[in-house]
Amino acid sequence: MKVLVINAGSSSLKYQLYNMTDESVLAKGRVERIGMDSSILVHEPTGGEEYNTVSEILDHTIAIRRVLESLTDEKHGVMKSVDEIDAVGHRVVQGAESFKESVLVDKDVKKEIRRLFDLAPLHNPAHIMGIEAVELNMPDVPQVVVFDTAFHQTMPEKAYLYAIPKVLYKKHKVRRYGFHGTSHYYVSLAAAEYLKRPLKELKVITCHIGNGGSLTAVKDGISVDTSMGMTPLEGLIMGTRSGDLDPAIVPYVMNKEELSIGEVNFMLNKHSGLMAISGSSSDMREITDAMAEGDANSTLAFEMFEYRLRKYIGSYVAAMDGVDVIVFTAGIGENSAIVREKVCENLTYLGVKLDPELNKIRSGDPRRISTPDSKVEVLVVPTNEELVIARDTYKLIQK
Ligand SMILES: Nc1ncnc2c1ncn2[C@@H]1O[C@H](COP(=O)(O)OP(=O)(O)O)[C@@H](O)[C@H]1O
Ligand SMILES: CC(=O)OP(=O)(O)O
Ligand SMILES: [Mg+2]
Repeated sequence: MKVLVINAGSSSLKYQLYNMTDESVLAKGRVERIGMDSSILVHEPTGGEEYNTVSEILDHTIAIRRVLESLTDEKHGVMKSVDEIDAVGHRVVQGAESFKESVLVDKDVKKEIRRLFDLAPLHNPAHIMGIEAVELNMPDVPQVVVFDTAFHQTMPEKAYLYAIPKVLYKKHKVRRYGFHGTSHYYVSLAAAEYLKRPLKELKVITCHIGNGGSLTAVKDGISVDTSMGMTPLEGLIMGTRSGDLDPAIVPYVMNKEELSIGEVNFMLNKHSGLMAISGSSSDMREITDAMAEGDANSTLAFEMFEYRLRKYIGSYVAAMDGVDVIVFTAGIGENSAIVREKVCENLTYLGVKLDPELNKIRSGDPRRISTPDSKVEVLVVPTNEELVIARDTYKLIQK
């Protein structure tokens, strides 16, 4: 039983092929720069050699075709024919209130994802392109969609409503949805398993910090609050996204700089965050390297990033009246010892004590980085959104 997992972005597409009998990854890869000249496909068969090709990939349909060709390639492939793929699972960022769990794709599901374009203009259109590209290349294969928002559907009204006229919620569904739910779900459960304690008895703060980042307060095993909002722009400072700001800044800047709605959205999503403050990079590796060399702008970007993150941790301690476990995950959370160190350095009032040696260890497994006498367990748990998508897909096609 083989399941192909796809995470389609506007100009990229990441994939993983699973053998569901033992949940092993047979191959993974990504296509970048779709629709631009010299698109790149990186294909990594498990245990084999990474293989890169540069060619013109005009759209997602051709991207999927290239992925299927790589998966069945005589030299680099991992199966004889695409007929061996039993189902395809897609990450979909915005499911709003329409989808509380994963579903099989049909005409109505696609229509609903389309209806939600306005609530995730950067993400949902790309997901539909991915779904339809699979339809064109493999018309008989069942597809499943797994939503970033589903895990957060348990939030209470007081956490998901904004204090604006209620008619905007009734008419336009303006509310907090939250994202990265698949990851927050996976790492909170994995943390409880690692600690050998029931998740239902724990207050957990999960910090998913990658290119995009969000924090979630997980109490009694469910999401009770999360830092991203109606779109993935709210909350933390991210690679190129501003996160929280005074909403009055938006009309003020639009007026002063004569910006359109599209332009101001683009500025806040693509030209803000670490990139804007450092003036040089959105990548935490480059920020910390430049900081080590004394670059003032990168140092400020790092300090602002860490400060916002720490304030959110504090607010979720307040939201849950305590915290038992803090989990770091995703690109920065799993790899940046200095981010974890600086955040925890200022959480001593909670009784957080980090073990500097454990914090430095690099590993692909869940691990504790706090000392035995720390009042809060601090863990690093590598996320695995693709595995959750593969499992949901497998479960739904069995029904
Ligand atoms: N060793 C590292 N040290 C610091 N940051 C890292 C390291 N490795 C990766 N990152 C950060 O992780 C980010 C990507 O995280 P990831 O979770 O893969 O993001 P996304 O899924 O949103 O593309 C990069 O932008 C980079 O800043
Ligand atoms: C929802 C979101 O922000 O996703 P990503 O971190 O993959 O950009
Ligand atoms: Mg991600």
